[in-house]
Amino acid sequence: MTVGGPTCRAGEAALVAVDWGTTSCRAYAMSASGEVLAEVDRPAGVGSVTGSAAERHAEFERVLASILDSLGVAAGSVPTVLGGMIGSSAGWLEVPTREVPCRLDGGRDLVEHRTGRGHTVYLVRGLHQGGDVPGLIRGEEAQLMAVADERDRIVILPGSHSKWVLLTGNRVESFATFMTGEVLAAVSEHTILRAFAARPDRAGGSFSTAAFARGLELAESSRGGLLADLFAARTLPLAGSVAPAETYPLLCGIVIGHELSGGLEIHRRYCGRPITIVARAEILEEYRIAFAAKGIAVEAAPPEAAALGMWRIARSHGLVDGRHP
Ligand SMILES: O=C(O)C(=O)C[C@@H](O)[C@H](O)CO
Repeated sequence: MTVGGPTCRAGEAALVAVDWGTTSCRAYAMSASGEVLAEVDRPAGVGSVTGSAAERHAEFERVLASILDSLGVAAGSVPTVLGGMIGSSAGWLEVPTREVPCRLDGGRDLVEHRTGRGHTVYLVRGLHQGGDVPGLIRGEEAQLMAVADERDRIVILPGSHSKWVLLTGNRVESFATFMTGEVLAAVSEHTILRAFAARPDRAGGSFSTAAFARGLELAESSRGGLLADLFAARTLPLAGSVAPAETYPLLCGIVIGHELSGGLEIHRRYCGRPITIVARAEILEEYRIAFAAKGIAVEAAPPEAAALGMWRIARSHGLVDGRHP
């Protein structure tokens, strides 16, 4: 796939795929053969939209219209597929989920919805897992569509709610969720730890891998669990043994280290399977370092997995070959 600029040429797009999660909204204009022609990234996750149901629906309509405009696609001119938390009770329309174990074949994965402005959009159905404590996936199922092949493996999808998914070929056997991203954001912005652990500017290259590795070590040798280890992000900078600018990476190491310990424990029977990480470059690098510290090599998923997965789902519904109403 090739990635173009923010806008595509009129008539070029065959599909718009929107990965609309809790914290962000990434939209892709795609060709009939699955190339990304243009993309936009907005901090307009469903978590940032508040108000009554009617107000939120109006806001989702407005954001979608503005995204289509930025992509250079006329509303309603090509099928628009929306995946992620937009299809949850916190989003635009709660669509029913499919139960795991299930195959990732793209069939029966879309729910059609007529917007207030009279356009048809297609919401991707997530997955659920039964049991005493149920599991939910919304958005990651599309990324899984992009990575699944005949190999059995564990797929890790870091994010607000990191998913560890056990795949047998293209069948989802089970999964676990870790609230890594949300916990990291919450403790670094809303607790006493924020004094030192303000999120640094990644683009400025200020992420200390040494401090990250120290956080991983704390998690690895943990005696009191995550709640006890988090307090190190207060005392180590106070004691001067970690610079304030290193506190956020230290915290990342602690939280991701605990995610790895938990995930490897839950999937311990399958730990010989290849592990694939679906993440943007800088997050992928953190997980690579964290796994390397445990002597485990990981593979990277293709970039733009969400777009590719939604394109595959749309194709299996006949939406990219002219059957759009
Ligand atoms: O459907 C819900 O309510 C979820 O919370 C699912 C969520 O964990 C996504 O899979 C990733 O954010």
